[in-house]
Amino acid sequence: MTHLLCDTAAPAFTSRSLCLKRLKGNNERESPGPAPLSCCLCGSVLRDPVSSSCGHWLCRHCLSSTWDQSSSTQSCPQCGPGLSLHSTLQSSYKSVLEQRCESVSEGAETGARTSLNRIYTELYITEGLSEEVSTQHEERQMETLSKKTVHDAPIRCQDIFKALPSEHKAIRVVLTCGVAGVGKTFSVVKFSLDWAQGSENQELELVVPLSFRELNLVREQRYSLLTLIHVFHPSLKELSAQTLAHSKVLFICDGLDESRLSLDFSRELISEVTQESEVSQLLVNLIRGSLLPSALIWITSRPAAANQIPARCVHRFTEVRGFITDQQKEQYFRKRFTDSEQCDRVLSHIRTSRSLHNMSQIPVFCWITATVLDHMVRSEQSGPLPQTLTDMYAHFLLVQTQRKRKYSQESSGPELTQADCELLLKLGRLAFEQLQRGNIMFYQEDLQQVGLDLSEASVYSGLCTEIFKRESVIFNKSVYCFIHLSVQEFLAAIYHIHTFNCENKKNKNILQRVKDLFKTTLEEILIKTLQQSFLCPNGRLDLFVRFLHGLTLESNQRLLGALLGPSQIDSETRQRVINNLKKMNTKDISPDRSINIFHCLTELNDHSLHQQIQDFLKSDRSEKLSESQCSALAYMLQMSEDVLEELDLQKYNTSEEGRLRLVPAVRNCRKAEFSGCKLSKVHLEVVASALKSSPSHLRHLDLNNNSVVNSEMKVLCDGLQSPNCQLETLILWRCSLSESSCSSLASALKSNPSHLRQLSLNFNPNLKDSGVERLCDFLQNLDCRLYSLRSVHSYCHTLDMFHSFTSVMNTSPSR
Ligand SMILES: Nc1ncnc2c1ncn2[C@@H]1O[C@H](COP(=O)(O)OP(=O)(O)OP(=O)(O)O)[C@@H](O)[C@H]1O
Repeated sequence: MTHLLCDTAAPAFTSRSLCLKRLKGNNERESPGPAPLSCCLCGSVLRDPVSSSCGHWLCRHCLSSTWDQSSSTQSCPQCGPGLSLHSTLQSSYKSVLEQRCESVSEGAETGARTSLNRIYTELYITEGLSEEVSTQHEERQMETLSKKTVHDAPIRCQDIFKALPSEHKAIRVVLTCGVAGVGKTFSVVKFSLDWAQGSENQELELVVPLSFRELNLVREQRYSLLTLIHVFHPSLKELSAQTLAHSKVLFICDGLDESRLSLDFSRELISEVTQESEVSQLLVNLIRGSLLPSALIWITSRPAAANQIPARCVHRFTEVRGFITDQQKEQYFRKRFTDSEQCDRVLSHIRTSRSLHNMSQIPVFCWITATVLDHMVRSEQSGPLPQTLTDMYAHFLLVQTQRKRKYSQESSGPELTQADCELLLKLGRLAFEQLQRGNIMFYQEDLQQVGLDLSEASVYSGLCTEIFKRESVIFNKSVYCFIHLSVQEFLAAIYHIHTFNCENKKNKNILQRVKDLFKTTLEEILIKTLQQSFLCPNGRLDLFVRFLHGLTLESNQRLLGALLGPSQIDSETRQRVINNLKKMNTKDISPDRSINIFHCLTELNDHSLHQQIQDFLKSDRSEKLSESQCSALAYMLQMSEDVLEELDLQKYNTSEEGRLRLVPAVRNCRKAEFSGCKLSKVHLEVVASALKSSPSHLRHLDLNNNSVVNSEMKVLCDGLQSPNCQLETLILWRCSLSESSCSSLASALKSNPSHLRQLSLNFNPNLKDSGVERLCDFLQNLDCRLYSLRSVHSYCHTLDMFHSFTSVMNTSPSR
């Protein structure tokens, strides 16, 4: 406990907490924003303005005239001497917070709560954001992240505001990203619990968790920051404005991705904790530091929503990567299984299945796996343990159904009853329809639309549960979601297959819709849906499509037969589906999407491609590869622990299309030779993502003889200007570069000047003087390390340009 927590009134400002700041000058932290026009003391136009940590603006003269020069500590003249957080208030608040955080529901299960400290497993949190988390579907991110060699030093969640030894900056706002179910909420709860129990971060006087899910419900209301805290934390109702203004407070805003608030950073300035405004404005002002400039702010978000916070307001970006190391995964399962032999069996099973091992980086998936495998090993079920994702999720559904029966004390065997099926299909319809619209959060109205009554949903606790449960009267509107996007995708796939299988029996309207959308055989539905998924740029339907394929497997049809309806697929058709997948045309489709074909085959238990590629990699690699083999190879190279020295597409004996399917392997190689491969914008997007990823391995990129005109160049530049980019050699011979693409190139290089050593621009006759001029700008940059710039002099049209170029080349110290 710090000295500020004594019972006696302490001065409002100590020299530590005094935040006396001129409007200009102090660049250590965010400015509290422009000052209001008048001084809060004399009421006249502000002269030589200064602000206090409580947010008041005064003329410097007014401030100094009110201060007692003999005192070493000073208070804000407007607030008067404040009170530090009273120890009784703090300790009662801590015990309320401790109670709230010490036990957690896993997944989103209601009822069964577990001690957080018992199950909490250290997560891998790193500084910075990798490219994957910002652009790809979460399921693919898991795979990419899972193979990353662990270079970046992890940060404990408790140290999220502590600068690293090499950093000399104050960290006021932290933005932590991570895919769904990776442990963001668990991290903030653990942080709060450790603080409340007095074991970590005791220099903070107050930790105030505010989830966006809750804030959504009051987004129409006007509050002051102080009343907002009172509303969400009634045990702090004694907290006064002065105390709040003078305490060291941390606000934790969890789940920005769920926010329905519009965070507008260009609007009004609020500087006082008692000033009323919209909730979104209170947050904006807290984040930009106008309101309570000394408060710390921790925001968590899924990647896609993180850009709502301007980067200039964030002092540290971090990423929760889940359980990256085998040790973390093992630790998680050891905590879950008390019987060490059972645990060994489970761990060795996960290691042997590629899909399960990749997915087990995500804690929520570990929970699903542990739930299923625990149930299976305990009940000594005969038969193999689930191998594929579809298999695992099918068992998960059955386990949860049995649990539901236990809660509702229904008695019946392990099979699905008609009532179970009806409920699950309603959930499936909700999942399917909302997935098509890209929604992951649902309200009562959405549930009613599919005929789901609320008691059903809450009884079905493991699958779809009332996730918003607070006793306060203002929180009477509930929000629902599936415990993980993958569960929504799985139920959506079940519903889709069911609709097809049962088309002759019921629901003619849906049948009609399905018929309109797709042709009538399941085989064709699978092709159509796969093609539809190719068009989603972030792979939103990838996992859904994988599950669709997996559900056609006989073993899964058997498990979920009651739900899926009479199977319309026999082994002959299944073989045709496999063949269709192998010869699927993916022209103009991102090669990342094509890789999903390979995953669909895995879900169908067809490992032939995998085997063929294993053999190919062991051979002299001269064998001709089909296009689907190329996708499989790209995937395997990308996931390999070893970074490939060289990826030369021309060295592979395959078609033009096959070569393009290999492009994703660029994410895991040092030297990429893409000469004359007809790369299009979608392929350059993959190359750019390789340059942006963390860590980025690519050092040499040869794009000779590909058309890199304006829009393609923009995509490439996006990668070149990433702080993660480490490219040393860039070859752009015969790339049809225009003056404007050269400008984009020069400004991208200028914004990130220190990595490139060699740039070859031969045979781009359209560059002309203005292109050269832009390059000169880059060359003059002090951090530019380029020592070889091929052929640029030949593009100078005027003698003047030639002279300026040669003089820049001669004077630059690096050449
Ligand atoms: N550190 C951890 N130790 C043990 N289990 C964990 C940990 N982190 C997460 N889990 C498991 O994963 C589940 C999901 O975690 P959490 O809710 O924190 O994810 P999230 O990143 O906030 O997801 P979302 O973006 O969907 O809100 C938890 O309910 C728990 O079962």
